[in-house]
This record gives sequence, C-alpha cells and structure tokens, in this order.
Amino acid sequence: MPELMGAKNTVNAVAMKPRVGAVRYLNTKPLVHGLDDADTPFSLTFDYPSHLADQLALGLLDVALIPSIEYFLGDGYRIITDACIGCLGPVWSVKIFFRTPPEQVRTLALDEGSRTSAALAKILLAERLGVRPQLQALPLGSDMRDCEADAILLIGDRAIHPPAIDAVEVWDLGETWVQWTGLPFVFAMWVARPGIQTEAISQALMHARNGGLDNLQMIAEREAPKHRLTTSECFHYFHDNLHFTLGPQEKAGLKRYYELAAGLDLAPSGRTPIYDDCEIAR
Ligand SMILES: C=C(O[C@@H]1C=C(C(=O)O)C=C[C@H]1O)C(=O)O
Repeated sequence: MPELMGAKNTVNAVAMKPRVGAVRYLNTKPLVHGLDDADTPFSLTFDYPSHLADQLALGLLDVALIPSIEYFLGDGYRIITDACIGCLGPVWSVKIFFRTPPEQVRTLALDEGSRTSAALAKILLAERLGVRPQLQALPLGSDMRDCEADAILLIGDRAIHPPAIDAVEVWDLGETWVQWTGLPFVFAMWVARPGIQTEAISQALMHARNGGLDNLQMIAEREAPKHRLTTSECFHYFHDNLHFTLGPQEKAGLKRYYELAAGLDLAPSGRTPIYDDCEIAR
C-alpha cells in the first residue's frame, strides 16, 4: 500500500507540473534542447504558433512560445526569458509568394499557423505600397497550389520546401523587415499568463536555449533528414537565419513592429512590454 500511495503521489506531481507549449517547427529545436528529461520543471507540448496563442489565452497552457503580436493582444501577459525566435536578416522560413507584382495584389492568403507574420505581411504591403488586399485563410495542411490568391504567406516548415508556383516575386519577410527598418525582427517569445510562478520555468528555458546554441551542429545532424535538408543547410538556418536572443536591439524591433501594428488597428494601442524574471528585465 505505501508503495501504491507513493506511485499515486508521483502521478499527481507530474500532473501538476506547469503546462508549457512550444512551436512544433524546426526553428524551435535549439530552444527546447534537453527539455525532454525528468528534471524539466514543466510538461512540454508542441503545436502551431496560432494554436499555442489560443491555448494560452484559454488557460489551457501556462507558458507558451507565442507569436509576438499575440503578446500585445493578451491581458497581463509577461515575457519570461530572453530566449526568442527572431532574425537579423533573411529568415528563410517566412515568405510571401506573389503571383502578381506586389503593388497589384488584390487577394492575400495567410498561413493559418501564423499570427505575427500575417500581421507583418499586412503592415509591409500597407506601409510600403499602400496595398490593402482582401484576406483569406490558407488552412494548415493545404497545398498552396490549390489556392488562387494573388499572394500567399507561408511560415515554418512548409515555407522551407514550398511547392513550385508561378511566382513573379518572393519576399523573405525577415529580410524585407530588416532592410526597411534597420532593426531585428522578433517572431515569437516565451510568454506566461497572469498568476503563474515562472522562475524555474524561465531558468530552464534560458538554459535550454544556451545548450541549444552550444549544440547547433548536433541538432542539425539529428533534424536535417526529417526535413529533407543537408546538415549544413539546417545548421545555416539555425546559425545564420534564425536568432534566439531578445536583447536591446530586438526589443527596439519589437516596439517598432507593435507601433506599426497598432497604427493599422492590428493591436490595441498603449501597450508596453513587461519583461519579467530574466536578465532582459534589467
Ligand atoms: C521564423 C518563423 O517564426 C514563426 C512565425 C510565427 C508567426 O508568424 O506567427 C510564430 C512563430 C514562429 O514559428 C517561422 O515560423 O518560420
């Protein structure tokens, strides 16, 4: 009997772990390095960025790697570590494919996994070209060849090997943003909903990112075959396209993005990011 009770307590302890959600794409592998062992102070699940945002908002997750725009749509959210998904130039996995010249776009299909890049696409078209297309959803798992929109936004793994379409122009949104603003872009951050104790979680997430950065070659070797990439392509993606640290310049990029989003009514105005429990707060 005592043994059984011990087992029950263990089950309860596991069940009570905070629930953390991470992006299921290749881009997140360096951020979750080593988080699959028993010492991890939370349970970890993987999903599309838009789903993670919805689950955090509904209280189905306690902490999640959510699209940056969603941070500004939430109430009492806190950014709990300086680990993030960002870029300092071309990001490779966030692209708009144009079937018409960008200034002639009338319809834009948005990847349903996305929230941040969806808003970024609207911002770039409106602010740079004065174009405000009619929007439609590109469902997860659908083939973009079946979509007839003038322009199509793809993110994540499916943007890495897109099917061939007759595109007259392709924008890498990381590159377009950085060229336009001179600032880094932040796609996603680890965010906690109100009332969650996050010290141990933020420590573990920071530690995982640091370990991931120290082991990019090993992670690339493991992940590349699953994504039809060579190890060197995968390493290059992690090392040169993606950027995993939210520092002062990245914060400035996030602020600029938020102001542009608020200016187009894509986010409420008057929000200031709360950086919590981590070195970026200082
Ligand atoms: C760089 C990327 O960043 C992502 C883009 C997101 C978005 O557009 O909402 C959210 C999380 C990240 O996965 C990518 O998906 O390739």
